[in-house]
Amino acid sequence: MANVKCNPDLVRERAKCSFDVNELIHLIDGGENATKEKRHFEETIFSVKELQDAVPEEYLSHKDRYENAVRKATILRDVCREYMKKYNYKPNRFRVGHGVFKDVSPFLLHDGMFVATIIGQGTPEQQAEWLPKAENMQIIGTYAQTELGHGSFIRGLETRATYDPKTEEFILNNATLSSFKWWPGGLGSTVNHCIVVAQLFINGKSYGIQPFIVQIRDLNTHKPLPGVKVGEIGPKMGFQTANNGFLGFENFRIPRMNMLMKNAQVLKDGTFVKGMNEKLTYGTMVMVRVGIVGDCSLNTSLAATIAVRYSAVRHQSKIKAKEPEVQILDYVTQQHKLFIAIASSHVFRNVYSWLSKSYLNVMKDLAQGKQDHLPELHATACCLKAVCSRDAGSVVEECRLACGGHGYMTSSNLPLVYGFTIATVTYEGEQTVLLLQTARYLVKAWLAALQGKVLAPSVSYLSDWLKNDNVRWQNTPEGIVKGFQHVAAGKVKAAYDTIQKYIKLGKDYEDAWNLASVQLMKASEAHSRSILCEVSWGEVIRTSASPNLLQVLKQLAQLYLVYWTLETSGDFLVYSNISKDDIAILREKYEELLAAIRPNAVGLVDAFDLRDEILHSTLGSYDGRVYERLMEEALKSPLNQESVNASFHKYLKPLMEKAKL
Ligand SMILES: CCCCCCCCCCCCCCCCCCCCCCCCCC(=O)SCCNC(=O)CCNC(=O)[C@H](O)C(C)(C)COP(=O)(O)OP(=O)(O)OC[C@H]1O[C@@H](n2cnc3c(N)ncnc32)[C@H](O)[C@@H]1OP(=O)(O)O
Ligand SMILES: Cc1cc2nc3c(=O)[nH]c(=O)nc-3n(C[C@H](O)[C@H](O)[C@H](O)COP(=O)(O)OP(=O)(O)OC[C@H]3O[C@@H](n4cnc5c(N)ncnc54)[C@H](O)[C@@H]3O)c2cc1C
Repeated sequence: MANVKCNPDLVRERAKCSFDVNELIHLIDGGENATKEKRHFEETIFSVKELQDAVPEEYLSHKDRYENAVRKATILRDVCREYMKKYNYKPNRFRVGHGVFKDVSPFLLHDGMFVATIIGQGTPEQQAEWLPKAENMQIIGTYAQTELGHGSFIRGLETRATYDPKTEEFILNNATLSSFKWWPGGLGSTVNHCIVVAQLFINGKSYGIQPFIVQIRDLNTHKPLPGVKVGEIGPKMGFQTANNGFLGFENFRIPRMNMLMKNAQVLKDGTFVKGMNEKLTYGTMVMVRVGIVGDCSLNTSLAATIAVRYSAVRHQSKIKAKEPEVQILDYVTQQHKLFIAIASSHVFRNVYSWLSKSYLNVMKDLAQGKQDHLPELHATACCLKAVCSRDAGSVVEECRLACGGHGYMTSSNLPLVYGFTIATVTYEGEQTVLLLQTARYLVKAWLAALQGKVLAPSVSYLSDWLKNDNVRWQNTPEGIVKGFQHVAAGKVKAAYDTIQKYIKLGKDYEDAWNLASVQLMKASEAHSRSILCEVSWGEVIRTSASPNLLQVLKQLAQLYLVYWTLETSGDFLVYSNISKDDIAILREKYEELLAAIRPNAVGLVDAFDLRDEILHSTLGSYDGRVYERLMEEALKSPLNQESVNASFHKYLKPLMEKAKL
C-alpha cells in the first residue's frame, strides 16, 4: 500500500504519526508472523479475478445478487480449501468475507452455527458421521430455531418432534403458521440440511426443546424432500445475500440418531435421559454471542477507517475567517464523533479476547462435568453481546453521519456496514431480552452479597460496595473503573429494592420483576459498562509495547473511560461520590485526549490494516482519492450507460406535450 499515490492530506497525516503503525498492526493480529500470514492469505483471495464484481452488486436484481453471492461463496470455499492444504493455515474467512460479498455470505450460518452445533451438541459418533461431510461441504446446513411466532422465548417454540418407538424415528410437524421456522440464513435456497430446534414429545409428554439434524433437500436435485415446505423470506434492511428462509414439516420422519445427543438422549424404547444441565442445549448461542463481541470490533473498525480517512481528506468551512478551509477532522466535534469509534474497536477486541478465554475455560470445565462457572459465563456473554452490538450500531451510524451527504451514498459502504452491524443487536438474542437474563444473575448475586456469600469475580464488586459505598472519587483510570462499579452496584440495589417494594405492595414476584424491568435493564447495562471499562483498561496496562505505542493505547483506553463517564454523568452524580468539579476536570481531560489523539488518527485507522477490497468504500480507500472514486462509481450506474433513457420518450415527453395543450 505504501507505494500508492496518495492524497497529500493523507500523506501529511501519516508523516505526523507518533507511533509505529506496523507495531500496532502486529499487536492487533497477535504477532508479526500472524500479520504476514493474514496479508498473504488476503492477497491470495483478492487476486482471484472471479471474486471481483464487474458490476456493483447494488445494481443487480434480488435474484441475481443471490446467485452471484453463491457463485462467489463456492469459489471462496475452493480457494480457502487449496490454501489450507498448501500452507497448513486456517484462515479467517469472516474478515475477507466482507470484501468478497460486501454484505453477508449465504454460507454464514453453515460456518457460524451448523458446524458449531454439530461439534457442541453431537456425541462423538454423531460428530464422526456429520462433521467431515459438513466441513467438506458435502452437505450444507443452517441453524433453524426461530419461528414466525417465537424468537426470544425459545421454550415457546412450536415445531414438534414426536418419537415413534416402533420405527425408532422422530416425526416432525409444523401444525400452525406461527410454528414455521422463519429467518435461518441460507435456508431460502442454499442449504440441504439444518439443525432444527423442536419440542420433543414422547408418549404425549413434552421434554422441552432439543436440536435435530435434518436433511430438507435432495442432494442431487436440490428439490425439497416430500413433507418439507421451504422458501426465502424476501428483502430485509440488510443481510440481503444471507438468503434467510422459512421452513415447515408435515409428518416428516428422521431417524432417532438425528437428535443431537451430547446432552439429553432418547433411547430406542423412548426412554428420555436428562443431560447434565438442560441449558447446555443453548450452547451454540453462547458461543456465537461471544463471537459477536469480536465481530463488533471488526465492524466498528470498518466504519472508523472510512470516516477518519474521509475526514482527513475533506475540507469544509473555516475555523478562522482569514485562514483556508480546514480538514473536517480538525473540528473537535468531528473528533468527538470519530475517536470513540477507534477506541471502541480496541475495547471490543480486548474484551472479546478476555471473554473467549472465559468461554474456553468453561468448555474445559464442562467436559469434566463441572458447571460452576456456566451461569457467570451466560450472564456475561448476554450483557456484553447486547451492549457491544448496540454501541457498535450507534458508532457506525455516527461515522456515517460524520461523512455528511457522501456517507449516505451506497458507494461509501457505510449504509451496508450499518445494515449488517445493526442486525447483531437483534439476532442471537434481542438486546433487552439478553440484558434481562443478566439482570436475573445480578439480582441473585446481590442477594448472595447481602447474605455475605463469596461472589464470582465479575460481580465481586457488589460485595465490595456493600462493605463500603463511600469510597472517595479519584480522577484516575482506576478511580473511574471503580466509579463504574459503584454506578452498577447502586443500580442493582435500586432495582432489587424496587422489586421488594412491589412485593410488599402485594404483587407477586413476576409482576414485581416486570414493573422494575426498566431499572433491571439499566442495571445490566451499567454492569456491562463496568466490565468493558475494567477489562479493557486492565488489558492495556498489561500490554507490552514500545513507549510510544503504549502511550497511544492508553490515551484511547482513557478516552473510552472518560467518554462514557461524561455520557452517563447523571448516573455518576447519583451513585458515586463524583462532584461537579470532578466532572469539569473530566471534560478538560476529554478535550486534552481528543487533541492528543488527533495527530495519530489516520495512523490508528491504518493500523486496522483493512485493505481497500475489504472496505469497499469510495470515501475510505488508502489513497484518499475520494472525489475521483465517487465519480468513477457514479459512472457505473446503468442509467449512465445511455445518453437518453427510454422513459423520456415513453413518459416524460408525452407528459410535457400534454402540458402544452
Ligand atoms: C481490525 C480490528 C479487528 C479486531 C478483530 C478482533 C477479533 C475479531 C474476531 C472476529 C470474530 C468473528 C466471529 C464471528 C462471529 C459470528 C459468527 C457466526 C455468525 C452468526 C450469524 C448469526 C445469525 C443469527 C443467528 C440467530 O439468531 S440463531 C437464534 C438465536 N436465538 C436466540 O438467541 C434466542 C434468545 N432466547 C434465549 O436464549 C432464551 O429464550 C432465554 C432468553 C435465555 C430464556 O431461556 P429460558 O429457557 O426461558 O430460560 P429462563 O427461564 O429465562 O432461565 C432459566 C435459567 O436458565 C439460565 N440460562 C438461560 N440460558 C442459558 C445458557 N445459554 N447457558 C446457561 N444458562 C442459561 C438462566 O440464567 C436461568 O438461570 P436461573 O436464573 O434460573 O439460575
Ligand atoms: C438478520 C437476522 C438473521 C437471523 N438469523 C437467524 C438464524 O440464522 N437462525 C435463527 O434461528 N434465527 C435467526 N434470526 C432470528 C433472531 O434470532 C430473532 O429475531 C431474535 O432472537 C429476536 O427474536 P424475535 O424476533 O422473536 O423478537 P421479539 O422477542 O418478538 O422482540 C420484539 C420486542 O419484544 C421484546 N420482548 C420480547 N420478550 C421480552 C421479555 N421477556 N421481556 C421484555 N421484552 C421482551 C423485545 O425486547 C423486543 O423489543 C435472525 C434475525 C435477524 C434479524
